[in-house]
Parts: sequence; structure tokens; C-alpha cells
Amino acid sequence: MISFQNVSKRYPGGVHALNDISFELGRGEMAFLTGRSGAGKSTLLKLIALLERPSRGQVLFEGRNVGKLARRQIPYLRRRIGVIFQDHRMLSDKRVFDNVALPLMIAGVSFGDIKRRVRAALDKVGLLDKEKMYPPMLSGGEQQRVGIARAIIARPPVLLADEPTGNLDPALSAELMDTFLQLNQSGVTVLIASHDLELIKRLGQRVLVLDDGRIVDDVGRRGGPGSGDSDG
Ligand SMILES: Nc1ncnc2c1ncn2[C@@H]1O[C@H](COP(=O)(O)OP(=O)(O)OP(=O)(O)O)[C@@H](O)[C@H]1O
Repeated sequence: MISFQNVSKRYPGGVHALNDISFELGRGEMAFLTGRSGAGKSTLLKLIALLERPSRGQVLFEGRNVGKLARRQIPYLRRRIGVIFQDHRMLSDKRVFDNVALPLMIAGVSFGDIKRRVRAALDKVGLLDKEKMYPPMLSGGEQQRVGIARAIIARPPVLLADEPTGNLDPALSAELMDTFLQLNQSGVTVLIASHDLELIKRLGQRVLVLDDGRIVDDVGRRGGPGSGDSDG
């Protein structure tokens, strides 16, 4: 589904954020990306979401080199990737309901369907009672959850999340991780950058460890050594 082949990213100004990264994330797989602040986690996610371009190497999405996509193919790729970033970029003059509904409105879904799906998504993140509020009236954690509802509403096959539990208390973090697990069990490919090692450990999923722009560990890959579900 997602494949990095010897990818490096150097930002203007000289920072080498990623150095010769190679890994694959299969269709329907779930993995965490962890590592110190500045290790390159956000950069890696941005390269998948086409928010940044690699300086070297290739990022493949469903077998296609995203660096070589024609301009008109980019919106198609973006629709297939749900993105949850730390700055959730809500429209502050639009109600929670409309913020979440936005991707479906753009896709031309009927209002009846939009209403049903927005309510289901808000229910999933525990915000059904806040649909008429405006984002500035919500706490940081609540705004983050609106961002999650908006990212999953169009049912994209891939979900990328950058520190999705950063502003949440432990109970809510655990609940949200359960939501990600459920989405993964329904076939969504999920990649989550997180510092929350306790939570990550408890979930028993694959973990990619980044250090100074390199992958220094890849633990618990499905079908990989020690996973218990390989053929051998
Ligand atoms: N737009 C940019 N321009 C220049 N340097 C950047 C830019 N974005 C990130 N960097 C640098 O690239 C390196 C990796 O940053 P990145 O945000 O990917 O790390 P991270 O692992 O996500 O960190 P954190 O956990 O703090 O979010 C850092 O040294 C950072 O300063």
C-alpha cells in the first residue's frame, strides 16, 4: 500500500530530516511510528500525504510513485488518505457539524447521508452533543477529536495520524486508540506517529522506531519474525 525506497528528505536550510528510509506498510496493516522529538516522524507522514516531497528516493502509494503523479491525479490520492495532524485547521466560523461534513459536501453526498454519517462519526469520538458549537468554544482535546471525525468521515482506505492523543487524557487516549484499532480491523491501513510508548506497547501492533532520520527498529511486523503468524 505504502512503500518507501531509500527516501531522504533535506529541508531548505540544510536539515536532514530523513536519511535513506526504506520500509513497507501493507494494505490493511497498522503501525506506530515513534522516536524522539525531531526524529522525522511528521516529515515521514507529510511525504505520504504529499505535503512535502522527498529529496531522494521514492514514495510509492498503491504502487505509484507519488513524486511522479500528474497534478490532476493529486486530489484523487488526497481523497484516499485521511490525515490527522497536530494543527487540526478547523474553520472557526463553521459549526462542528459543518467542519466534519466538509469532505462529504465536497464529494457531493446527499444531505440525508451527510447527517447520518456526521452523527455516527461524532458519536465515535464522543462529541455528539457538541455538533452545534464552534471550534473556538471547544477544548484542545475536543478540537482534536473533531479533526479525527473529519478525517474518518469519507472512509478513506488509509489513515495517517500525527500525535492524535497529544492533548487527551489517558482514558480518552485509550478510547481513541480503540477507534483506530476498529478502523484497522475493518480494513483501513493505519499509520500513527506517537510518543505514548505505554499506550503503544499495550496495543501490540507493529512499531517503527525513528532516530535522527533513520529507521533503527521495526518491531512486531505481521508475518515477520516473532509475530507468530508467519508460515514458517
Ligand atoms: N519546514 C521545515 N523546514 C526546515 N526544517 C524542518 C521543517 N520541518 C521540520 N524540520 C526539521 O526536520 C527535523 C524533523 O522534524 P519532524 O517534525 O519531522 O520531527 P518529529 O519526529 O515529527 O518531531 P516531533 O515529535 O517534535 O513532532 C527537525 O530537525 C525539524 O527541525
